[in-house]
Amino acid sequence: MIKAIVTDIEGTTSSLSFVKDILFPYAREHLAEFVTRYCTLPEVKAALVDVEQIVGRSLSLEAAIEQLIDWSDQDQKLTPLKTIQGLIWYAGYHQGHFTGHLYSDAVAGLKHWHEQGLKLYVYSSGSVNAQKLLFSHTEWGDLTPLFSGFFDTRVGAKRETCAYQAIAEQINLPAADILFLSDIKEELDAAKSAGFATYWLKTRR
Ligand SMILES: CSCCC(=O)C(=O)COP(=O)(O)O
Ligand SMILES: [Mg+2]
Repeated sequence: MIKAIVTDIEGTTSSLSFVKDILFPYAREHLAEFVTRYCTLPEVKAALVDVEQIVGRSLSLEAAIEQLIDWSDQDQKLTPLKTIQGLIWYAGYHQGHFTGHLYSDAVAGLKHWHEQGLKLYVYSSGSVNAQKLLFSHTEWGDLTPLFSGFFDTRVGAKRETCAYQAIAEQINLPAADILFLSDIKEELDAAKSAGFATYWLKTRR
């Protein structure tokens, strides 16, 4: 019996266009200035070390910024990029430049399942901070209390079975008791290989 639901964000609870046409361009526009200004902040510093680890060599600040912008243009789901995007979106949400988009039927579904006693979790390539920002700045108010936990790429990539095994372990439920919702077939296949029940959401813009 399903006891927990893990949901993707982009294309599942929220529109592709909100992420691709609002969030990503906002982060890209502010990336160089943000990283230059905050490069000594521990979280930014650690992300820059991760960039160097991924490319396998040390980089000047300018080269690291260029690399991050390049990854952003390619929509690479890499943890340091996702961390920095999340930090930049903080200002966007708090200054009222945008609110987190959610489909109204997704909100209704999440509230209904929560009332039924199902545990709800998010698993997105967006950083945990970014996920919390999105769900706490919605036209329905702060929806983060609906969720029992949040997972990002630090648990593994979304197309890899081991990520779902790690999530099941952390949720502390057998994989068969967990339903994963996504718009991406490869993510659902990876979750299914880990023993999850899956449901494919039709993509809506
Ligand atoms: C947390 S909102 C931004 C989502 C994001 O950065 C992204 O790459 C979308 O990934 P998802 O796994 O939600 O499809
Ligand atoms: Mg998705």
